[in-house]
Amino acid sequence: MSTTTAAPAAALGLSGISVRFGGLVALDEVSLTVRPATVHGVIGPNGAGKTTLFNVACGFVRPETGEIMRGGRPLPKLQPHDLPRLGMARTLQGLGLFDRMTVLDNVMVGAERHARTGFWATAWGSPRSWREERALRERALAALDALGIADLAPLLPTSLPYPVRKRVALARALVAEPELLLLDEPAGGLSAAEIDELGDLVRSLTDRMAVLLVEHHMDLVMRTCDEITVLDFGRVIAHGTPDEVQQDPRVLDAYLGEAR
Ligand SMILES: Nc1ncnc2c1ncn2[C@@H]1O[C@H](COP(=O)(O)OP(=O)(O)OP(=O)(O)O)[C@@H](O)[C@H]1O
Repeated sequence: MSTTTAAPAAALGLSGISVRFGGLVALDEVSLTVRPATVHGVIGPNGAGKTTLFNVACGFVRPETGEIMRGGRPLPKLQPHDLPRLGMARTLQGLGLFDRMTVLDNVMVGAERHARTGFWATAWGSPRSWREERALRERALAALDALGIADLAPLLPTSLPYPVRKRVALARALVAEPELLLLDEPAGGLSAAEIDELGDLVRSLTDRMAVLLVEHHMDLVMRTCDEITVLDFGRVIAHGTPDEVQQDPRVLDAYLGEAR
């Protein structure tokens, strides 16, 4: 009898991804694997292709070639509205909060995946929809509480400073209890202390989800990630642990080249 067991399916697999914008090759045969229960960072100098890669993983950009795999299944027609069904959630640089909805309602939108009652049942006010609404509200409040902002639930996001709005966006992504969280430059606009807190938070998520962290804040990436993929001019130039990547001469060259 064989004693070998299959490796767990990747939380996300990108293989041979190429994206072109007109004549410009934004991604050239890029491959990476986000393993379950890990944080996988994507870094690179300006214009390296990080955001384009993030957009491919979210289904915003359809690659010209290559395959996106989740849980061992190929996703040839991935679109952003598929993410909740696939156990994926994302935060965006632009946050995407609804200005006229309270913080609590914004987060409840993220919990939709767990609601089984459809729109009409909710509109008719069936007892089941009330129960679900109450359960969603509790989940949303718990997500806000976990990020230390439950007291802001009744406020409008526009009344809050940017770093706090970022927390609301993160609560909205986490309330769906995704198996894979995609974070696009979450450190942007945060203070050093807030970035430290964010790093601790992202690390603490790995007991229940995998994280793809696209970020150019080097300290955050180095202290938070299990594995890092480095892009430059749309190509993978290095991949490994933070220590391996930091010592890789190709990575130093790419960043020094940017500074020159
Ligand atoms: N919609 C688009 N149309 C044309 N070119 C684009 C488009 N989006 C990105 N690009 C180009 O593709 C390349 C990769 O851009 P991308 O934004 O993915 O890089 P990045 O690593 O996220 O950069 P940054 O750190 O500056 O945000 C760049 O040369 C950029 O100008």
